[in-house]
Amino acid sequence: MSDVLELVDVSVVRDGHALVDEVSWSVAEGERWVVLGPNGAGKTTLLNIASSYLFPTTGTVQILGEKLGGVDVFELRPRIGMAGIAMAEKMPRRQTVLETVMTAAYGMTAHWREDYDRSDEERARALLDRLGMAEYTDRRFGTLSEGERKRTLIARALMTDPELLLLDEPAAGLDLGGREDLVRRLGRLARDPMAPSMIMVTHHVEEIAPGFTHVLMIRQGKVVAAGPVDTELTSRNLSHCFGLPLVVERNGDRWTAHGLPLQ
Ligand SMILES: Nc1ncnc2c1ncn2[C@@H]1O[C@H](COP(=O)(O)OP(=O)(O)OP(=O)(O)O)[C@@H](O)[C@H]1O
Repeated sequence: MSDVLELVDVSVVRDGHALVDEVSWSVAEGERWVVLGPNGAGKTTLLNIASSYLFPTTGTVQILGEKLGGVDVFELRPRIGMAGIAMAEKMPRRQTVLETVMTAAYGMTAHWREDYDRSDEERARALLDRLGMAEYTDRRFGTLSEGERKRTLIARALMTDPELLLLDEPAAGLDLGGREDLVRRLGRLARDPMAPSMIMVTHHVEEIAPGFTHVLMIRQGKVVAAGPVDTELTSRNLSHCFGLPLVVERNGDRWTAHGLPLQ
């Protein structure tokens, strides 16, 4: 299996402070990774490196077989799909859901003068359908609920048929029903052998969809644990990662975690 992402001794230093501290991590083709860690741990910073938008202070990064620094990032970026809050903020609110997804095919956020192919429209509609958004294609992006917006952005991230899909807290802000709906859809995507390699950042083990294979836990920019979910997602590692005693339990193909009561 070839590496989709390879970080070797990567640090990102700002104002003398390491946001990411000597991280080595590799993601092989077909793997689905969850990145877990408390607020400020460096998760988004890692995703920004994986998406080629952030160049590390030290260390080497290979994305989809290309070395960061030696590759034209504008050729690399269409091969990476990204959905998260940062992307949501860039989307024009008055644009329709269909346009929001289709503009990804041209590496743009807003519809301008490009003529869309019929095949682009068909693909955008099929992806929206897969994410449960078929009824919303003509709605303006700005009028969508949080859950609808998140599902639209995942469809958008898949529009270029990326080899790597990066999801930054896709379930943040969703109610219980919205979260469960999204987890089911992500589970279907994670188990699809044709789907891209995936990396999903989250704060909650409840948001890990069945089909996710690996976990990276980080705390204060450093790797606490990395490897298969089955062996690494333990109470010990999670407690270390979040800095308090936690118990993680597996229930079928889902996970829950809770803190121990105060003495
Ligand atoms: N440009 C910057 N300059 C200085 N500090 C920064 C910069 N960008 C991020 N940070 C800090 O780096 C740390 C890691 O940020 P990051 O957004 O990667 O964390 P995170 O794990 O994604 O957090 P959260 O779960 O809260 O989203 C935070 O303490 C943040 O304040």
